Amino acid sequence: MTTATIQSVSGPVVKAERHGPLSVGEAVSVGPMRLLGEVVRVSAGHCTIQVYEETTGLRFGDAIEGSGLPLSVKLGPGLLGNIFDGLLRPLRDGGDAVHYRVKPLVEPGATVTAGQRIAEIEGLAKAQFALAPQNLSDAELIWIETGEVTESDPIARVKTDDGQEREIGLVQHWPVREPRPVRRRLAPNKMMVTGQRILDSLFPVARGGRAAIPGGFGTGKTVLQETLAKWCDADVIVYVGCGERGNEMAEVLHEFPELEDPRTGRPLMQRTVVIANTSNMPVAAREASIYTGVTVGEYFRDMGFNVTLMADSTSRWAEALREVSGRLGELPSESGYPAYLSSRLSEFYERAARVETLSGQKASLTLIGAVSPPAGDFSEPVTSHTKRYVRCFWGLDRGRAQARFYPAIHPLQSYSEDAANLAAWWTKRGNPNWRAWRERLLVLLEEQANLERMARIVGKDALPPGQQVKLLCADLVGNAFLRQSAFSEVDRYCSPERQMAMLGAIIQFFDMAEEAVAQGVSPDDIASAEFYRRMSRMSEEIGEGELEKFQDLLGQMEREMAALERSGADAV
Ligand SMILES: Nc1ncnc2c1ncn2[C@@H]1O[C@H](COP(=O)(O)OP(=O)(O)OP(=O)(O)O)[C@@H](O)[C@H]1O
Repeated sequence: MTTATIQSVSGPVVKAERHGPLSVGEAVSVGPMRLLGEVVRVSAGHCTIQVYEETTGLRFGDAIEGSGLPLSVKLGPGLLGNIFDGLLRPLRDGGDAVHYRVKPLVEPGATVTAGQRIAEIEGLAKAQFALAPQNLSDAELIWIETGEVTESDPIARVKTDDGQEREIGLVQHWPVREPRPVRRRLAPNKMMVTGQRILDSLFPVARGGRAAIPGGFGTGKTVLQETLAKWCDADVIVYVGCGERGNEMAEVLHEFPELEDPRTGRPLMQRTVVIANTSNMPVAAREASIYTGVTVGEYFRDMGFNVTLMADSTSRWAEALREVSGRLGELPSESGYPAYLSSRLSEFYERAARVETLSGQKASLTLIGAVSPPAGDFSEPVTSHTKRYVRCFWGLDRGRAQARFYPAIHPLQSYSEDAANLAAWWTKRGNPNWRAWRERLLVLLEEQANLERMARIVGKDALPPGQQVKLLCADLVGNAFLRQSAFSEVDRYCSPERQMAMLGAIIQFFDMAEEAVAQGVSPDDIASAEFYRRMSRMSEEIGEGELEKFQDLLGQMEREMAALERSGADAV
């Protein structure tokens, strides 16, 4: 039934005369091509719609039909391993209908409730679960499939309280802008291990946490996100590419399917869903894509998985928001972005959480958004508003990137509010000193900035030995610990145990070096000792599975330091 007729079209924005009821947020089909749109404004006799597909060819007077439902996406077992557009329509031909093998987890006669895992879907690269619909209250299971089904077949039938029978399928439709319900939120006190030392040891993110990676052009956002996708200990990765340029997105689409999951040796795509939007795809679909991504993330979280979503980049998403807002004739706010930029960012980041699912599992959705501020200026609106909603801020620094110091995360421009909750996690993992060691490193790095400034003015040799040794310690932290190449066979992943051993060695070095300098040893002599050279290279020379070599290194340090102290004393 025609609910409205087109009066004007401007890019993705369609204004129409309304003949029937339409509500804001309702999905509509527009014109003879039945393009997908969403109502964004309703007034007496009129409505405004943003269209998610190319609007070329729409004409004055074309019909618009309301659906009565909010903009939703189809969630099902075919998501993992595939590539979709911003509205979750497959970008690759799915081929013939896939058959899934279903193994029931409940028996006829049992009571089934909303969100419950009722069957395991077997035969996929990664086992998944069929969930009871979210709007089902206690119902009796009458029948459940035990063989093979396609996405369109029912897998179970239930009898609800009012005696009605209802079929449950493999597929669910869910409105993208609405968070999926959970039983309760849990404290974010488990760390998401990334294998990147500067993150796990200095600026850790909790499972269910929110992090931003702001960085100017070429500072390493994409490499860092790819490294995280490969190495973080998530069960499922959702990658939302709001591509800057078509060819960059094409690279991602080409590269991602070829990446290997280093733990299993299988293609990384088997645990990944890619949602892609290039700048030449309709701008409104880009705006919707991050909500689509979060909805997919929540769907896998509800199955009981730990999910990590990466959005690259939220700046391009904000530009889409700005473009659509401009066409809607809204009053622009900072830098032309609409006044609701901030609330939209919060709607996105607020959906990160560690939860107990309706089915009773502990699961999480962690959100990591890259931001590409123009000219690397972190005070621009997208970065500054993002900062209000994330708990971890991993600021990439152009100077570090130019010096090829990777990852180019600047320790003085970054922070983690999750760190306070994660000391207990590190203690359980065998490092009760983590909090104290971390603080010591951060204080040292802060001091380093001041001392370097002073050294530039008066010359390094004019600094007192106590300050020179601090600079030596800070250099060691930079070269041996913070620097970590994503392309090094030995060092691209650093387990928490190896991080702990390295940090322990560094802290021991601090203590011994300070003591030695107090005894009259010159910092230059420490810097030229053989053990110091070995320490500076320990990240490359001591790999995973060789942790006993740290003992050997510490032994050498003790011997050489003692010798330096003795020769210092002899000289006196
Ligand atoms: N962790 C890393 N280890 C080693 N090299 C790195 C690392 N991060 C970045 N690089 C180097 O820096 C280059 C640029 O990185 P990348 O493409 O990720 O930057 P970007 O910020 O995504 O750029 P753009 O703004 O164009 O999207 C890479 O090709 C790589 O050579």
